[in-house]
Parts: sequence; structure tokens; C-alpha cells
Amino acid sequence: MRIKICGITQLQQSLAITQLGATALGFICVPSSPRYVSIEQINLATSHIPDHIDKIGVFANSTIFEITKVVSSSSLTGVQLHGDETQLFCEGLRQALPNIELIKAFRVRSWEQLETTPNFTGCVDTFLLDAYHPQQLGGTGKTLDWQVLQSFRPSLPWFLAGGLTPDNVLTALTQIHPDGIDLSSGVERSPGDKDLDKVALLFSRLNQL
Ligand SMILES: O=C(O)c1ccccc1NCC(=O)[C@H](O)[C@H](O)COP(=O)(O)O
Repeated sequence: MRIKICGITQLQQSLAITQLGATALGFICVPSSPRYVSIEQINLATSHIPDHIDKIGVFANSTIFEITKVVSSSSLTGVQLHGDETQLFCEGLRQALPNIELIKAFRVRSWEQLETTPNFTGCVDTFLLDAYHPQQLGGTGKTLDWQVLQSFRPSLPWFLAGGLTPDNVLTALTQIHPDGIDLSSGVERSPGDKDLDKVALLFSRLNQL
């Protein structure tokens, strides 16, 4: 299973989190986020990270120009679209970045919304489901209704996000079987400052699976 730790800002934490077992690191490229990192910070934080670790830039309602600029100036291997990006936008980004993993995030406000996911299957590689919050785009600590998600069977691999913590991750994974999980606030001391003890606890809990 893929394990993505999102909202990383520091090299030492990238290294430690990778050594603990993360398969993907997420970098927030949304200027309004308290976890925002510049291109320079991304490059520093990924400078000693092995090639097999996915390095995902998280964008929300950005432009194709801006996203391609960040990707071409950094070591990112993937782009996560966390805003209201349309199918048309994703098709354009796919053309601009044919060799970069595209992850379309859905901030789930209603279950009917998930019926739109098939529209994106031809233009992105992966889905991510996160909780909806009226004021915040991500990193909210809010959980989804895992029981309802038991019937979610997309044709693309998908990440479960939203309020996962070392204490609730096994409960979530006994109910649903995503291809990956994504955690941010559940393993941090303050926005952008990861708590390595919590990350270690997460991996020790996951080893019980
Ligand atoms: O984390 C942010 O600050 C953020 C800001 C704007 C768009 C997306 C953002 N985060 C996206 C993520 O991938 C988070 O990991 C995801 O929302 C889960 O967060 P959490 O509920 O804190 O585990």
C-alpha cells in the first residue's frame, strides 16, 4: 500500500519520514496554506530523497502555466489537484505533463459527487478522497464516512485522506481497502512541522496489518 505523508516543509523530516517507510511525500504549493513551500524549499526538502519515493506537489485551482513552471523547476514526480479542477483542465495538464503522475483529489461533500469520478479516468492516474471543509482546502483533520465508502470502487487506484491518525488508521483500513493512505495533520505538531514520534507510531500500527 502507498503511504503518503503530506505537508512536509523540512529536509530532516523528509529524510526521517522516508526512512520510517513513507512511499510518497507531499509538498503544498497552495500559497494560502500554512504548509506552503516554495520551489527552493521543495528542492531542498527532496535533495537526498531516493528516486523511488514519489514527490507530489499539491495545487488547488492553479493554472497549467504555474503548475508546469513548478514541476519543471523541481524534482516533483507527481501533481495533486486539490481544488475544483475540471475534466477539461485535467486533460490540458495531462498534455502539458505526460510523464508526471496526476492525482485528482475530491473533497467529498456529497456521495453523489463521487459519481463524477469516472469523467476523470482518462486524464488522471490516481484519485484521492478527502473530507470537505467550508473554509479550508486540505489538512483539516476531518474524517470521511468510511462505512459509506465501502461501496466506492473506482477504476483507478485511490488514496484515502482526511483526518487519518495513528489511532484511527487501522479502524479505517479494516473497513475499506484503498490503494494508498495520505496523512497530514494527524502526524504533526503544528502545520508543516511533522511529529516524528507520531509518524513512527503510524508505521508500527500499519505493521500490525
Ligand atoms: O494541507 C494543506 O494545508 C492543504 C492546503 C490546500 C490544499 C491541500 C492541502 N492538503 C492536502 C493533503 O493532501 C492533505 O494531506 C489532506 O488534506 C489530508 O489532511 P489531514 O486531514 O490533515 O490528514
